[in-house]
Amino acid sequence: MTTDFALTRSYFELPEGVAYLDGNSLGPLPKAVTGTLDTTLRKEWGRMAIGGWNRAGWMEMPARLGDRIGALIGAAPGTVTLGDTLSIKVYQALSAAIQMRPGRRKILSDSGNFPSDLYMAQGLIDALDRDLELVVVDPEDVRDHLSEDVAALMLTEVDYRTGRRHDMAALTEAAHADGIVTIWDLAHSAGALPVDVAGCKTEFAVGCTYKYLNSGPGGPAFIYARPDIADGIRPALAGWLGHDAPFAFEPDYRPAPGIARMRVGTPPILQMAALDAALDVWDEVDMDDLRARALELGDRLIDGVAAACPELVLATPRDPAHRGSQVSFRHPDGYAIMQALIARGVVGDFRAPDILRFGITPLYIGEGEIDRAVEILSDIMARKSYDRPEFRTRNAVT
Ligand SMILES: Cc1ncc(COP(=O)(O)O)c(C=O)c1O
Ligand SMILES: Nc1c(O)cccc1C(=O)C[C@H](N)C(=O)O
Repeated sequence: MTTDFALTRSYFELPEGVAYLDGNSLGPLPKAVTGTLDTTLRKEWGRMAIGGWNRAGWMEMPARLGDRIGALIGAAPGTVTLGDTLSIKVYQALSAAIQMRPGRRKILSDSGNFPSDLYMAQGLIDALDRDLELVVVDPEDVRDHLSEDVAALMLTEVDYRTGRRHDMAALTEAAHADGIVTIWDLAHSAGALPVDVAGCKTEFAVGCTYKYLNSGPGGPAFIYARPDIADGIRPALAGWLGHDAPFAFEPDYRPAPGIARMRVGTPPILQMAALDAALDVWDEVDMDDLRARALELGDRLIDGVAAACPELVLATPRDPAHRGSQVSFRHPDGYAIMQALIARGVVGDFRAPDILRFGITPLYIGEGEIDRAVEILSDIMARKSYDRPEFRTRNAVT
């Protein structure tokens, strides 16, 4: 299949007059979502009310959509489920992983991981009566810290700030050689680049759907467990919908077979309906085409900024093999520069302390957006027009 990116772009409702380079934080609205939500609201919730759980297939949505996401990350049908937020899914995977290695004392992660993942590990350790320590090392040093002391290696494949990409297959293999259980956070990978969770044999993978998969703010997270270990997992969050027979209302917990035990409570049906519609675009996308196009557009941004704004320092690896689908630059006035850009219709975002981030999402952006970003950025830098009090006032959500 050859992907028609002009066609995929026509499927999105993009903010008027804006170059939207923030799909790595929140994907834009796929046009199909509006109609699907209208159907879910009026025809399902409105007409069926409680009957929707049976008649509209609401209860099966986590498994059905899990299979659709599985197809995008190299996971077999029946190995992915959906629900909750990514932070919760990290907690579940990590707790299951350390239970698999009872004698080991360390959880290994890196300083490029998203803070919530590290906080979840800290919270889990505090909650357990077990001698466990979270060890956070520089991303380049992860491999050197693998040892038989480590129970779990928990990493995010693509660094949310710099866009640096770990070699997921090689690190997983190296970790397994020491008997370490691996957990990969694919928040910045799923829908951004080819992923092969089954091929790399990781025990767990988790991710969110509101970035490159465009499910909308608060869309459900996903979790994958390797099928040969799934039936041995003792869920830390033993919710009723992860029970083998939820409607038997038994007093004691018995986990459902396989990945279904990682469900917790009631699925967010409206968000899942939005995700269902958002996923349709992938039927027409070849992930290798997407990756090639994203790298091409990323190079265009990197080269354009290098030529026009040399004071912005590239934070993303130049080598395509070592980067995800975003391009980041450093500047001490990064926050103000990003606000000035946004004011002129180029939407990226800022991550403390000094990172300007731009998401490269070929489903709906092309050369036009990249060139516009470079042109406006170079004008802002040349005139120092970011140096105004209104651009230095911090928003609550940045
Ligand atoms: C890599 C990564 N992990 C975890 C999270 C937290 O996700 P959530 O807010 O859905 O719990 C995010 C984004 O917020 C993220 O980028
Ligand atoms: N989940 C977010 C939210 O609820 C509000 C604002 C931003 C986000 C994000 O997704 C942040 C994102 N994980 C990041 O890479 O920085």
